[in-house]
Amino acid sequence: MHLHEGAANLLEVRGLTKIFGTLKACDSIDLGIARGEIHALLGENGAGKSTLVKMLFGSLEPNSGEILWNGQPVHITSPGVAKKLGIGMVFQHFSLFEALTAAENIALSLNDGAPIGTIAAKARALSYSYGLPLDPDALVGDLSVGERQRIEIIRCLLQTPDLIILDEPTSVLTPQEADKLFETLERLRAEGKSILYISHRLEEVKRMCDRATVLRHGKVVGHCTPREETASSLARMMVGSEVRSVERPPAEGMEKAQSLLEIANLNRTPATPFSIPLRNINLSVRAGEVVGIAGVAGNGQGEFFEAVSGEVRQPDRASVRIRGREVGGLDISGRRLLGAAFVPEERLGHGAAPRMKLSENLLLSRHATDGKAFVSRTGMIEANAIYSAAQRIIGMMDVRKSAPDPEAASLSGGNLQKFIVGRELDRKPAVMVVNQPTWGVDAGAAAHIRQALIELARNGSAVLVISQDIDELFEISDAIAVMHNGELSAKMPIAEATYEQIGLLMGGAEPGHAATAHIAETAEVA
Ligand SMILES: Nc1ncnc2c1ncn2[C@@H]1O[C@H](COP(=O)(O)OP(=O)(O)OP(=O)(O)O)[C@@H](O)[C@H]1O
Repeated sequence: MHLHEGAANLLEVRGLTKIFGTLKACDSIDLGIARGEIHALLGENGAGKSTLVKMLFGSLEPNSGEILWNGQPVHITSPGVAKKLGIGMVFQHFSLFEALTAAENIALSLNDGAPIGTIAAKARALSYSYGLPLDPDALVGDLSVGERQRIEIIRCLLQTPDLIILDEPTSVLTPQEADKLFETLERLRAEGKSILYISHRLEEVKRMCDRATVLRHGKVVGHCTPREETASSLARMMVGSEVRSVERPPAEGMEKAQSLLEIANLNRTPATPFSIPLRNINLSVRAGEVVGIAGVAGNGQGEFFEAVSGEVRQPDRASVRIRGREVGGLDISGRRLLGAAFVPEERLGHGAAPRMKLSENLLLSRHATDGKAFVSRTGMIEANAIYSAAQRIIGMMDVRKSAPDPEAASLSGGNLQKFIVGRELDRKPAVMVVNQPTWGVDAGAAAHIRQALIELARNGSAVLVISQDIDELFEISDAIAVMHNGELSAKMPIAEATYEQIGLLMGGAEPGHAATAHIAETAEVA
């Protein structure tokens, strides 16, 4: 492709439309991306952002409209065609093989027959030159999420794209890692590359992006210069109305409230070479209380969630107690039967079966524990009851979708998360444990989910929230603890916690603090 210097924009999209069933996921979209700009694509969950970028990257075919590249009409029929043109994409979900090295993963996607040593050397040099140092010989399974994302970025940059699409790149990064990424993006911009940036984090959009295009219900509803806006004016443009703020009324009589979830001397040896051992974790969550667990991803939160939920049973039955019952030996259904609910971090495959309808997913997750509601006395499945429960949840959580009862995989990421959280809230569980409740969820929907968790607690449930988002934890928690390298710090009242102190604990500071916490918590449980 010859470069047409005269073309005003590197990429120009005209009237691009994608229809799923009766839903116009992208409705006649016009968009121009200039050379050397960072262009934000903003919109609520389900607004059509991923659909649009999938068409630009050749993984979805538009129904109508056209794409111009350097002023020339192009048909991007596959990701291979996109890459050849000079369009690279860093995905929201990682697609790396854990048992392979960084260089081997890169070689697989480049697929150009170059020897692995050459690829490794190139990747190392490029990664250092962009300030995102990478060890090409490291096994992906041994790497943190942030390091894995570097591989994705370096893999994309090795193909020397002119346009780089990033879909929510910072949702899995620590604040320090995000800063590094911003530096890299600024360098790329200075080199004349264009970046299309999708994020729900409006502060970073304000900081980084030169222009923004806002989508609502598949249509472009506005353009702006993010620097000249506030986070709330951007949110208003996306939603079309004011985003309500979360209110946390004081928890009354908490000292006397019963502990509904107790974790005592919980230990876990690593199940795989890539998992983190849990070391003597103690924690209690009382009726009426929201407890937050902060921590950088990959510090044992996943292993902790598995042990608490019963996805992995514990040899020590007393290490987890739900409403006073020792449940270490029970599986997830056994624990759910006692009135607990669990929302895992990964939505597809773990939180929901992708190819099943929402109502079928509801039946799948609840038949063992709420069988009476959905199965008649003669053992027949009550299709109407399931359907109406699914509709109730869809209504309660404002789930946006393309059909009355669509397949889970067809929902946008944030909308699926709303459905999964709503499915558990609908049971009014006595104990709710949720891992990353608002990951990939837009500002309005995140406020909705956070408020619902606080209300559940204030109505007498014990709520435990594991999150990487410190702002979220400060907004909803009554008490907070920090997980680092498989250990949990003291649980402290939120009023006494500071961002700095939590940040330090997340980085592994003050190990003595954690030890004191264990003694205090064990005494409480006893
Ligand atoms: N393969 C599909 N089949 C049917 N409907 C789909 C499919 N993919 C997306 N949709 C629908 O298209 C709409 C737009 O989804 P899209 O994933 O583009 O939203 P998004 O703006 O990226 O949202 P999020 O911020 O939650 O990632 C949603 O209502 C979604 O349910």
